Amino acid sequence: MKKIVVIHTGGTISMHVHDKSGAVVPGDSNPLTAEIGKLMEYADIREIEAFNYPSPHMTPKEMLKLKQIIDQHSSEGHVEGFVITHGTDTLEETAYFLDLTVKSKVPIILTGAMRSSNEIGADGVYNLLSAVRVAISDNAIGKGVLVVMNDEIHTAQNVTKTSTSNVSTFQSPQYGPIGLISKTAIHFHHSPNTRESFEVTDVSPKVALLKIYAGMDADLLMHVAQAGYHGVVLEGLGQGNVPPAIVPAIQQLLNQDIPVVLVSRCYNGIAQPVYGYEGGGKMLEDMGVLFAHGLSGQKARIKLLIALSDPRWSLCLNEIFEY
Ligand SMILES: NC(=O)C[C@H](N)C(=O)O
Repeated sequence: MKKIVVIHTGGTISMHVHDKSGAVVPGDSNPLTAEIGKLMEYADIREIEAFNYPSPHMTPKEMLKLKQIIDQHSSEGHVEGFVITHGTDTLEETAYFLDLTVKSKVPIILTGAMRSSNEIGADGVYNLLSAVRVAISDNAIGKGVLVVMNDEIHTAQNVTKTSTSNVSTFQSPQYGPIGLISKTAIHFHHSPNTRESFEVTDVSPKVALLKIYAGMDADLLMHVAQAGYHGVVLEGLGQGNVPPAIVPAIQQLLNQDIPVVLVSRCYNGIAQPVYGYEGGGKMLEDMGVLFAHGLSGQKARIKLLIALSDPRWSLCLNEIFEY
């Protein structure tokens, strides 16, 4: 039987309590722990309660702590896979952080729930079971960090939360899941073709993420330039364009050696330097703006934060974002 470590971090999957107003809140005990016995027929499971946070409370510090827990267990003993239970709101950021920083090839699977355990149709234990089944699958080895929810397997790089409440919230726009879970088997139909790896010990760089909109002026970005940020990610328009009014503020950031990374606010397609008009992608590229091909804003932010944490990476941002 394979040895799997299940690391709990909190989120709706670990919630079962409504307060007096009916709002869902974290409780003192984790309802998943009472159910873990049901999973023992699939794997030899060891549980770790790392945190009990709703995922909007997660920060890169907790993400780094999770990486360290995984590294420690990988080096100490015979662990053949990890399952991380996590709130869904920021699950994709933690998944991508771990994908970029954990070297081990063993399956690392994140899962969550959209309904707390006291609700009819609660999806937590089912998703946890699915995640354990994927973690023990030999075919999951070497595929990077995966997200398992609602009978689908997604890569950390492409997955995103698409619905506020639907149990099929996790999707990989444009790419789709890389595998499916049926009653009897785990079916992979694609493999990620590349994997990047960064060593990280410091998550202190301040990286801002701003969405660009029609009629935006330079004020916000000028404030960012003065507020001690080390990097900025912009979710640009369409192919990767911005209103002309913010171009001087972008120039100001670049003059201060604050890297500016551009993604598109479209959730399909890849930002590219196509247009040569004022604020167009070509002009931005010529100014020194980097294009994060195909990443969402929140993923590009995680990558820039990691890249800025060490001169080995921060001195070659061009290559890192051309990847
Ligand atoms: N479904 C969930 O887990 C949402 C919750 N707000 C969280 O991310 O912690």
